[in-house]
Amino acid sequence: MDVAFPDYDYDAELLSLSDQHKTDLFLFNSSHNLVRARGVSQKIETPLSAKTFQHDVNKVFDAEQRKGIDNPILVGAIPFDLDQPCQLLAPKWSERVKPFSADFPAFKDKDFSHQIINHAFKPDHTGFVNMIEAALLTLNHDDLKKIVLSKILELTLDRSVDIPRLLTNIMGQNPSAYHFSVPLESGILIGASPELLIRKEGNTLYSNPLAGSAKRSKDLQEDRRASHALQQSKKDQYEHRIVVDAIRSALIPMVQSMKLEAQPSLISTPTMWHLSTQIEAILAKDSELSIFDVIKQLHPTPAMCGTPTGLAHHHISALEPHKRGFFSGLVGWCDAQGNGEWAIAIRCAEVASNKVRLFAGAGVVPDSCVESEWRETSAKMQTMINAFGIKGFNNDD
Ligand SMILES: C=C(O[C@@H]1C=C(C(=O)O)C=C[C@H]1O)C(=O)O
Repeated sequence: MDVAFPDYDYDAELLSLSDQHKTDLFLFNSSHNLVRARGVSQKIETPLSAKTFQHDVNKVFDAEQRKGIDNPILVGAIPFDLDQPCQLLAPKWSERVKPFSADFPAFKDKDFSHQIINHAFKPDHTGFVNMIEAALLTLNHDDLKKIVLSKILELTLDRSVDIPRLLTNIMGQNPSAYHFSVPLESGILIGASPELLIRKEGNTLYSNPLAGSAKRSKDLQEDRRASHALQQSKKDQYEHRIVVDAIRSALIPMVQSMKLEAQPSLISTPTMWHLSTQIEAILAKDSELSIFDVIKQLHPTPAMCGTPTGLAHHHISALEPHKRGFFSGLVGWCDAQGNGEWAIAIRCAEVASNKVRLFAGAGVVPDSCVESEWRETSAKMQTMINAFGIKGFNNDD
């Protein structure tokens, strides 16, 4: 699909994004695929860890094919905790087309703004400090090498959020992200993730883990200094290496070949610098593995959970006062032919009318500093604060 963008700031209508107000519209846009879907033909709520999961998926695909759909798709979200129910569905209507790749700045909606009526961090600053200090103690006395801990920012806004306008802003402000808007039972999960867990095209797998972060600065020199310091930081390189090693070890038994950069590169979002590694692998010949089999081996990576996974998961449940739900889980789609794309649900919000929840986590290793983790998680929330057009909110407080 080729979309020509006239020179005006906001026209969701043009892109049918305005349909987003029909709260059942699903959208996932990457530089490879734009998938939109609407309506529920069949649902899958089985947890990914359940033995029957793949059987349930096959049953849904078979039923869709019997209705005459050649290559049906599933869209939705997979939670952080694989033992929790998924929210996946075979839609009544869907399309998969070339992504929106034109001049994203044309999407920017400068008049879109919100005021905060109430805000609360969960945990608050004191609770966060205690949580990270407890994690640091555990890191020194346990086999735990890395743990990712998060906070939630709950906002009450001055009015109900117009989802299509929010989505156009998300796309305009974060042109190279994975954009998503996923209707869930608790609200709409919407955001601009920089991180790809897995894209599967036939037998080829792509992954792009990130770990190691620095806040960007409006001052050019300071911004360069921050990126340089990130690249030189032993602590961040260590955090990153843990993630890449875990993904490589998980992929090795499944693939016949793998390409991965020897050193992480730097990538930037409008608000953050990250260390990034591109990974490409070919599944073993005659592999019968589905994309969900691969996800089960990878998710949650040490970028979202920590390492070793089980131990980190256990400590997250004990230390975090909130349930993550779909935050730091996955959003995406897959088809019956085995293709699909799943991004990690970060830099996102859950929106229900004027109630908004933002999420951000950070990797903690023995060299971590408590206040830096607070600032890093606040900086990560800035992606969505900007998308809502919220001005003058110092979320470091
Ligand atoms: C958990 C988040 O980000 C993850 C953690 C990172 C880190 O600890 O450096 C970097 C990118 C993401 O993998 C988030 O944005 O909420």
